Amino acid sequence: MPFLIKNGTVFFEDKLQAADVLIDGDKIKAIAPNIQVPENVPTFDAAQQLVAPGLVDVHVHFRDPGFTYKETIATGSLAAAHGGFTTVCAMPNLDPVPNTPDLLKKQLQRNATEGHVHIHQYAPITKDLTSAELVDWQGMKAAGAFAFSNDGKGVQLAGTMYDAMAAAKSVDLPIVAHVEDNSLVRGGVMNAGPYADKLGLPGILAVSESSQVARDIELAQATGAHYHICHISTAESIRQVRAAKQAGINVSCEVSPHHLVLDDAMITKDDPMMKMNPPLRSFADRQACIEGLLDGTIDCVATDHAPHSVSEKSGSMKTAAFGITGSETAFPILYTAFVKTQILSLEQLLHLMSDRPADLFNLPAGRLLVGGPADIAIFDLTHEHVIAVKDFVSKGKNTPFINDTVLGWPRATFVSGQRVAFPSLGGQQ
Ligand SMILES: NC(=O)N[C@@H](CC(=O)O)C(=O)O
Ligand SMILES: [Zn+2]
Ligand SMILES: [Zn+2]
Repeated sequence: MPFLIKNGTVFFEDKLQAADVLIDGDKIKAIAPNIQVPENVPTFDAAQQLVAPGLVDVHVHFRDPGFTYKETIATGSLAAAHGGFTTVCAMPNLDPVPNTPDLLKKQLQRNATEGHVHIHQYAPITKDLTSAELVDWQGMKAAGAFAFSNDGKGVQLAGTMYDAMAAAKSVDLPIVAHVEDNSLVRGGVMNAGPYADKLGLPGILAVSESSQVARDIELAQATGAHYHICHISTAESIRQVRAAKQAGINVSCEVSPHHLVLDDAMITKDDPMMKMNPPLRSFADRQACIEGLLDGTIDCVATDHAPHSVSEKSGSMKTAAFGITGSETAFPILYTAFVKTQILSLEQLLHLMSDRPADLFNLPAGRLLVGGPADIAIFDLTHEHVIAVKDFVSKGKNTPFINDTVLGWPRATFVSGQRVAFPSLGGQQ
């Protein structure tokens, strides 16, 4: 069944252009101005709207199996679609951890049948995310792993990380690292510094991240593995990645939207919605993240969508869970903070959220192509939207962005040519 998206501003062949997009089945049939179709072909009028490639998020948590009260494959992937993401990569901090080829295959099957978007699944690096016992690399690759990550926990021993990188190199897949040296965390709940001191909250040292980045860059150089850093957050980590790239070491990194728009000076009270790992860092760290995006040191944006229940995100930062949701707000928040203010061009932001992350992990996604998959996201660039709890289809409502006014709210998403329902838009669809 054909479907026509008319009158939009289409991001096609690296340019924003006035065009229509004709979908036929699960593919894009044509991208051109003024496409004529028979009257019975359904259309979507995208006047004043951005027609983008379905966005790509290389870092989400779907909590299924194990923690389905926080999120499921179905709710997490629907939230991704509502944020304009059509391809996501799901972390393996699940229960059970998908740490054998059989468990991984089962997870991939469930992702495919229950997911509303394309889901790639990370395999863990070690069997239980904390020990030094490595997984079966070849078996995991054969089962369908696209990369390895212990996200949620840093790999504590250099020897474990060395062996992991050597093994990942041997199967030609990336190691994706949550960088955190536990011996420098010291029970902290927010960034160490004057704002933690003022609130009387225990601080997490910035070197808990950057010291492990330093170690891992050396290990990446020694092994030749592709080493990707999750949610980079400190100026020193970024400085090291910049130098490593200049030295030709195969390192890449992502940054989360919240580390680009928030810093610890904005934590003015003990607020669990401002608690995440890595923590919101200093103003200077945040500026370094923005500079890193602008000069290409940071390769892409990834949300680190981390849903938790209401009770887990209530009370004091001392006891609340680490993490905030991100799928449904990432594009509007970044569009409003960086494109409207002309720090980034719209093209730059789209690259950072579509083809760059896709290319980094060789994912078949991230560009509108004639004959390619009809994975498309449509955003409203002109109407202001006030973010509300009722907007979210994610089970997780844990975000500090409630009540923020944004532009660029998603209006429609197509996955393999199928339009995803947007119940929250009601009659406006
Ligand atoms: N980012 C977070 O604060 N939490 C993540 C784990 C992680 O990404 O490290 C989670 O799984 O909840
Ligand atoms: Zn992490
Ligand atoms: Zn994460």
